[in-house]
Amino acid sequence: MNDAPESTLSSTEEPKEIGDTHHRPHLFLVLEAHHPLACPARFSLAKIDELDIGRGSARQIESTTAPGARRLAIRVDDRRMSSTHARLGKLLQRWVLDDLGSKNGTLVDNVRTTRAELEDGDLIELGQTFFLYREALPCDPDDPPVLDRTALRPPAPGLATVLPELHRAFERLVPIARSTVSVILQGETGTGKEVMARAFHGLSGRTGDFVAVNCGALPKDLVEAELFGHKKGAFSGATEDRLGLVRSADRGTLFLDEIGDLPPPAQAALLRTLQEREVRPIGGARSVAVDLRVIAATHRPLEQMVATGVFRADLWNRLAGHKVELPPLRARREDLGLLIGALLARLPPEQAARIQIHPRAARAMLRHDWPGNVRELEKCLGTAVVLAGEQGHVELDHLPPAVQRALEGPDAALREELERLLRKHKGNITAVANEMGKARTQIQRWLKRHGIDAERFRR
Ligand SMILES: Nc1ncnc2c1ncn2[C@@H]1O[C@H](COP(=O)(O)OP(=O)(O)OP(=O)(O)O)[C@@H](O)[C@H]1O
Repeated sequence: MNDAPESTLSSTEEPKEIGDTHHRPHLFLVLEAHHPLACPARFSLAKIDELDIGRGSARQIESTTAPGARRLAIRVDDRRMSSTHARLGKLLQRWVLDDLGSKNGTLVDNVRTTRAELEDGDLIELGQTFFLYREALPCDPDDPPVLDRTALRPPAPGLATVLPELHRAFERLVPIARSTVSVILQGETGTGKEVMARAFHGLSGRTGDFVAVNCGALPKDLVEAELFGHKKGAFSGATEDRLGLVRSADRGTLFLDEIGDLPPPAQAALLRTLQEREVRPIGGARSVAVDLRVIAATHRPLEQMVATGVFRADLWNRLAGHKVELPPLRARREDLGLLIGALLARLPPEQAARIQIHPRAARAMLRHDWPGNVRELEKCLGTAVVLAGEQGHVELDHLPPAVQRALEGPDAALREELERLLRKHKGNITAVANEMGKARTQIQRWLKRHGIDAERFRR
């Protein structure tokens, strides 16, 4: 196996203490649905006692420090938010959210609530503004306690994130991009592997072109001719000399997407090219020198393909100088508003500025799992913006049915399950907890959040 350095950019791993990495509670301002171009923000809850959220004339973050009352106040320009809308406070090591008598109410995970003990991953909705609570987010003591628009500096376009660990992983890619180390990008389809490869090329300072090749889409019997070029008359149909994709990327970057689809003869030829730093076109008498930087990508388990002999181990070792794994979108929900903003910013500025997302549509988008990742989000938004027309108001029914269904989500299922078990056990919470394999206090929290009164099942 290859012992190359590896970056795992996923943020979903179980919390654990590694070196000086710590895990801290955080609140993310993910999306202002009425103003989706507004930048997201991140707040560490580690060194504060209370956090107030309310309406202001513009985004404002204020911290005040008094013994026992280190307080953060967040103002958001959201007309559906009350001026003092909600407060987060600590109760016995847990963060509790209180609605402060707001006009439009507070929703936690799609359930209206006046008080909720927060759970990791809770989606909090105040007015048209969406927050996400993370109980133990991996972070570094040097991370700024508040990350707002001014502090969000991606090392390259497409490498922006509000997640501290992912941000550090993106920053670590800069020296790799500037070196000659080969890179392999792994991640589900649509996670942004090509976007990252382009970012690498942009950072590399290489003067040649960025050439992207989808190895799976090359015509089977022409793979080598397409990659390495050919001389006129080398085979029937070769009516002229062809440079080939490898030489087109000379002094630039060759991005080999779906590298796992490369047939064995082409794998052998590519290995030769990488070892010798030269290409021999099909039918050619001489090899030609190339200055090549290869970035390969795959969404298939390439290591497994190497183990089973489907992919050459020696080529894998050449390609996998530095491995990067891009997390799926469902594992970086905190970045959803940032990505929505980035995708909308591709529209003409006047059109982008008009876009507003109805809270129900935003809620569905924030709860959906996005199996097609950023590509699915991009398509979803693209269609929604067209359906929203001139006015630019994206409604729930402008979204694909799969996204709309996210509103039915696990909460409805949990509620049904709780009610079924309460009926079965005649309102006995301990029995429900035992059957679900959860603590009694957890069941009580769920009942409270869903407004279910166990008493009514006891009669
Ligand atoms: N960080 C990002 N910001 C804006 N758009 C992005 C970002 N990441 C991905 N996208 C968009 O999502 C789409 C899919 O990205 P990309 O093609 O890079 O994914 P991929 O992982 O290479 O997919 P596949 O494995 O299917 O080839 C592209 O249209 C791209 O513009």
